[in-house]
Amino acid sequence: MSSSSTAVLLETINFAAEKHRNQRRKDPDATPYINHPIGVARILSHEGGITDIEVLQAALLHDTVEDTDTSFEELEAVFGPTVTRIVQEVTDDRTLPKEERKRLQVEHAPHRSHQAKLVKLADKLYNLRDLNRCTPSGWTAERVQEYFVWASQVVKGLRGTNAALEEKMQQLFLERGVQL
Ligand SMILES: Nc1nc2c(ncn2[C@@H]2O[C@H](COP(=O)(O)OP(=O)(O)O)[C@@H](OP(=O)(O)OP(=O)(O)O)[C@H]2O)c(=O)[nH]1
Ligand SMILES: [Mn+2]
Repeated sequence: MSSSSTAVLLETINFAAEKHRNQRRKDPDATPYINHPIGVARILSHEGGITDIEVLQAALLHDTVEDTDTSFEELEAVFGPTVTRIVQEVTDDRTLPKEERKRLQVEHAPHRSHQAKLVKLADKLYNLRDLNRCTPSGWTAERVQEYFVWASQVVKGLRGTNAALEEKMQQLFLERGVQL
């Protein structure tokens, strides 16, 4: 890695950490939320072999607009159009009802860019592993299983994006008895 890409990644991690500073995961330990975007970027780099820095940046930033006060204009000014476009592609419209948002993820997944599909895939892989690690506060076993089934429908639309990540995902679905 060149020293400039190191600096760019540190800048991006710092931006995401500041934006998510007051947010916690839903696990009983209330883990800092930033563990999730860092983990998603790490899956792409370490397990998916991804070196495209804009994909890694988008992974670090992928929940900033959906879950914090960050705007796309702000991302564009700091990180430029490509990173912003990838984040936009993986951002749910929070004004829509939850069922509609979930349905749209399944519908849109096959039409996303390759870069956005990579981020989506790693996001789902992280969240499924997190569900195996522990159940979010207030979630029943049925809700966990429903998340696996829904995630499998999204992942179907991401086929052919990254063999290593898809293989790991497939194993998790098999363990849950979910058909991909
Ligand atoms: N497994 C798990 N998920 C947690 C936890 N804490 C927060 N989350 C987040 O919750 C989301 C999944 O929960 P849902 O109830 O399905 O969705 P919602 O937050 O949009 O209402 C994921 O959002 P996302 O990353 O935007 O992905 P997506 O599921 O919306 O695609 C995930 O990152 C946790 O402790 N475990
Ligand atoms: Mn996420």
